[in-house]
Amino acid sequence: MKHLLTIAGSDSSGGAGIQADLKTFAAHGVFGMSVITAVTAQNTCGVTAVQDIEPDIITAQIDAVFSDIRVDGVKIGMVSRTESIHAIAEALKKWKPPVIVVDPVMISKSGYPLLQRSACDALIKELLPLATLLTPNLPEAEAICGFTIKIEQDMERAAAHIISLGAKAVLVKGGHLEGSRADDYLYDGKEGTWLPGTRIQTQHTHGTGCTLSSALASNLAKGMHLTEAVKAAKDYVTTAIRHGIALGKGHGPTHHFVELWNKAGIRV
Ligand SMILES: Nc1ncnc2c1ncn2[C@@H]1O[C@H](COP(=O)(O)OP(=O)(O)O)[C@@H](O)[C@H]1O
Ligand SMILES: Cc1ncc(COP(=O)(O)O)c(N)n1
Repeated sequence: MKHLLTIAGSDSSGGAGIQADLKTFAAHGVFGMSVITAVTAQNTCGVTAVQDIEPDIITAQIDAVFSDIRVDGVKIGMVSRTESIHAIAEALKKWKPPVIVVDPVMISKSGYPLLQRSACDALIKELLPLATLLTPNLPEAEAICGFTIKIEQDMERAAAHIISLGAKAVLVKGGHLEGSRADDYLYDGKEGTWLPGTRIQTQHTHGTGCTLSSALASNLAKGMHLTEAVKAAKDYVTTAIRHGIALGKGHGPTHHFVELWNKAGIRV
């Protein structure tokens, strides 16, 4: 069995962050572990408070896991402060996991900033170059690249720019595109692949990015080729969105339960 680690923030409502990651890991038949970078008070309507975990406690959590257990892949989600980013980058340079998927979480769907403005540079300089795969949505890719991204050509240009900053591969996600498409663009510095997606009309998209990046880390840790891993993860998140749960009064979460396991190729 593969062992996957998420380094991310906790979402009290269970739809995004650490909780979405662990559910996605379970649905992929891998053993999930967690390093918590921040505790958010959050529900389907929004985020009301954030408490960052001290960097030395983040380092201690990472060291506790790696010093004892083989880690086949890491997914990094919300890390809001420069000091936390630095602690994670140093620890991962020391432990060198074979797969690192970085989801550069910046703003929640409900509009709350999950990355401090001043920490964006640290994310670009310290975490991006460690990424086997970086998974920005359109606003995140715009913040990283410094130009507006509206159409397919902009997404391709953004992917090339992100590779030039040091990520080994990038998946620019089209969830925020206007219109009926939710196409994503994968680029590894040599080959570009479009992953077509039809937009599902739903407000229950809380945790889509977390779900996708955890599915990707699981698939890559299992040894799937990059393109196959991305196709399977896109398939998984699409199904999870299609079965999104009308929980709470706002944006409900993606769905990770039994009927999805077959989709993910898991036999239980
Ligand atoms: N309404 C939707 N219908 C179908 N696919 C979607 C929808 N919203 C997002 N996606 C897909 O979900 C994945 C996560 O994308 P996105 O929502 O942009 O990430 P984030 O949560 O980081 O904002 C991508 O593969 C994207 O294309
Ligand atoms: C702890 C945490 N991590 C990530 C997200 C992003 O998820 P979304 O973009 O669906 O709000 C979130 N809302 N909370």
